[in-house]
Formats: sequence, C-alpha cells, structure tokens
Amino acid sequence: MIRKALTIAGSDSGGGAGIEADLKTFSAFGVHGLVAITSVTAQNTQEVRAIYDVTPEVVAKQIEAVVEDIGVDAAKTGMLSNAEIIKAVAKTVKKYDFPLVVDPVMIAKSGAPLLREDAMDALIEKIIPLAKVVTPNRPEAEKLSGIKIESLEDAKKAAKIIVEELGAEGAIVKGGHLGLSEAVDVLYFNGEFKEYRAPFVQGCTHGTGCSFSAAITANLAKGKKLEEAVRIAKKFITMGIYYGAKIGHGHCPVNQNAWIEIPAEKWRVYESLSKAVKELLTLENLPKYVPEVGMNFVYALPKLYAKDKDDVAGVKGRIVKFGNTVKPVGGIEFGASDHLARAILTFMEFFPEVRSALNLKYSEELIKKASSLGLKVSFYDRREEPEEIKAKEGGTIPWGIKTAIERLNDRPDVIYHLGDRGKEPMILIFGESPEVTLKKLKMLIG
Ligand SMILES: Cc1ncc(COP(=O)(O)OP(=O)(O)O)c(N)n1
Ligand SMILES: Cc1nc(C(=O)O)sc1CCOP(=O)(O)O
Repeated sequence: MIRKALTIAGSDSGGGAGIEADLKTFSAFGVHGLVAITSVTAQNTQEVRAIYDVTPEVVAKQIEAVVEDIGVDAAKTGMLSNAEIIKAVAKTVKKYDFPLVVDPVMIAKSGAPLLREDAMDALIEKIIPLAKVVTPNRPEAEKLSGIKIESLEDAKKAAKIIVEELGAEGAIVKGGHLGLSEAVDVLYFNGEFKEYRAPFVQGCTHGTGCSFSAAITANLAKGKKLEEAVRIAKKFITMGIYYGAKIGHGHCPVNQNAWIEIPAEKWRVYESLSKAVKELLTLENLPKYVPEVGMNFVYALPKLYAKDKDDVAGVKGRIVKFGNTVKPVGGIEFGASDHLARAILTFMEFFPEVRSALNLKYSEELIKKASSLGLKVSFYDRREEPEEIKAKEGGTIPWGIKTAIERLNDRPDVIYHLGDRGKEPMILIFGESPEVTLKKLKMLIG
C-alpha cells in the first residue's frame, strides 16, 4: 500500500529546504509526497532574494484537493509566512484527522525572516494546538516558550511549555544549536521526556529542520509510533548532514538521498567486488604474485560517500598463499582493508572515478611490462618521506600516492614503491571498478 504524506510549506528555488527538501525526504522513505505551496521564495544557499505568498484560498484549496481525492496519512507544515495563511491552514486541516507535524519555521539559515513578526501569535494560537508534534530548534523554541535555552534542562522546560501551555501533543526541541559535543534532541510526549543523541557531525545543514520534520511525517504516514519516527528521523538527518554535497557558495544542503543511496551502493560494491575476487582466485599463476604480507582487492563507495576506510570494501584478512594455491582468509567486508583503503581514498581525491585497487608482489620485470603495455606507471620512494609525515600514523601511503600522482602529472594505472626497512616493496593497480582493475592485472600477469 502506498502511504501519502502532505507538506504545507514554501518552495526553495535552491532545492535545499522547504517543499523540495520535504518531497525528497518523503521519497527516501518510499512515501508518496503531496504539496500545498504557501509561498514561493527566490532562494539559494546564500540568501533569500524574494518571497511571494500564495493566497490563503489557494493554499486551502491545495490541501482540500489532495485530501479529498488521494488521501493523506500524515502532514507537516513548514514556512507559513503570514497570519492569513496560518488561519486558512488551521481551518482546513481541522476538518481532517491526519497527524500533523509542525516545523515552526521562522528564520532561514541565511538570516532571512520566513514568518512575519505579526504572525507569531497566529502560529501559537491556531497551529500549535493542532500538532501531533512541534519540532523547533533552539531559537524557535525560545520564541514559542518564552524562556531562554542554554542547557538540556532548559530545552526540556521549553518542550514541556509547548505541550502543556500551548496545547501541542508533543514537542521535540532540537539540540543542534546547544553547543554540546553531541546533538541531543529532547522529546516531551505523553508526559515523559526522551532524549535522542547523535554525534555532532560537520557537513551540510541547509534544510535540516525541513528534512527532519518531513522524515518524522513520512514515518508517521507509514504507521510508526512518534518515538520511533523521531528515532529514524534523527538517524536520517545525521546521515544527510554528514554526506551533504558541497554545492553553492553558502550553506550547502542536506543530502536526503544518502539514506537510500548508501545501502544501494554498498550492495553494488559488494556484488561487483565479490565477483571480481572470485575470478581473481581462478587465475592459475596468481600465487607467484601474492606478496609475503598478502594481497587485498578493494572497491570504494562513490566519492560523495567514501569518507573513511569503512566506506571501502576489501577481503577480510587479505588473500594469502596457501601451499601452491591462494586463499581469501575471510569474506568481503567494508572496513576490511587499511593500506589499500588509504591508497584508494587518496587516489579518489585526484580522480574520483577510480574506486578500485589491488596490490601484488613487486618485480622489476612487471613494471617494465606494464610500461610496454601502455599502462601509466608512477612510483614513490619511502626514503623521501618527510619526517613530519613519517611521524603521523597512517600518513605514508596517502603521501606516497599523492607524490606518485603529482610526479606523473596524469592518472596512473600502476603505482609502485621499493619498500623500506621492514616494509616489502609493492605494486598497486588501480581501476574504475574491480572489473577494470582485474583486466589490467590479467594483462600484466597473463
Ligand atoms: C521555503 C523555505 N522553507 C523553510 C526554510 C527553512 O528551512 P530549514 O530546514 O530550517 O533550513 P535552514 O534555512 O535553516 O537552512 C527555508 N530556508 N526556506
Ligand atoms: C601490507 C600492505 N602494504 C601495502 C603497501 O602498498 O605498502 S599494500 C598491503 C597489503 C594490503 O593491506 P590492507 O589489507 O590493509 O589493504
């Protein structure tokens, strides 16, 4: 059954907040999105240049049109802009019985007011009492509750005021602005407090309020209980901020797609690498090219999602010599590689399309063959590594890969190093996918 969620909000031409963020969020949860546009904003990541309010009648008609034909399982409000729109929205949604999430949008991240000063009373009197949950950030919660919020305890007091004095069923005061090491949100619902904690991640924050409240709405539309909907929304927004795409010159927008793209990409990476490793293990002459330390074969998530070694899949425990044959010690796992993961993540800073690598035993003969086959070869010399990098744990490989790429001033297929004390010399082959990397290996050792 298709669930339907309605957003009653303003449009952000930059696609970062408002209706656009809400629809992307609904989609990420597999919910059909419906809209009632309250206001058109000419907006980008830096500023709001113009606001054009839709008439209250047309706002109401949009709500009625979708509810009466398609049906609404849950709805949310965002930018309501003025008192007349607020009154029309309140009067219309009162006729129906879907749960309403109220994001009390007041000011855009860029500083522009999105709610007229004289509309605050209407918001408090007409909309808040209809809310299943209100989702203010700290400044919004201060305006609604009338208290200053400087601690978690203050946030709790504000949430309680919004419920007990203003008449909402629940209130969640978001802690993103509280200056704590963790982002702690406080929900007051059914007479109880519940805290939601997540690491305070750096990333893209335009549209966080909209996307968070839309994620709660989507999950309510799917029949989840409020506490569970908030738990999922918290995970969703943390991921969206962390994996935000750095577009525009101001506050870059939350990436709602991360929620669905990462699991899908992980599956693609896993499948493709598993297939290539299987084929690698069938290569007859492979054992003589496996280094003493073992061989690994890695494939990273696409650049936007490849932040650290946990975003790179490899063979757990590596591929090792076993008598006259080779064996993978474990299966394909994310986070299973350390050296090659660092190598590929550095490589991707220069050439994001190259996401796969494997290592093999160094021989001069192989390097000559690689060049004669037309593969682009570069190298780094561990003895030239600057002392300050040497002193940094895990710094050698990133330095080496960067040095090799800069030396070639082109995209290498092969990078080698001649080792150092206690460090085996090594050849690394790079490719856009495990299939391409394997093809290069087969050319080389075939
Ligand atoms: C049209 C529109 N609606 C709402 C907002 C505010 O969105 P929010 O999610 O709070 O994000 P920031 O503006 O704080 O980044 C908006 N900007 N535009
Ligand atoms: C041990 C080692 N050193 C390499 C180098 O390039 O110097 S490649 C390598 C083997 C692969 O290691 P992992 O499983 O941590 O990716």
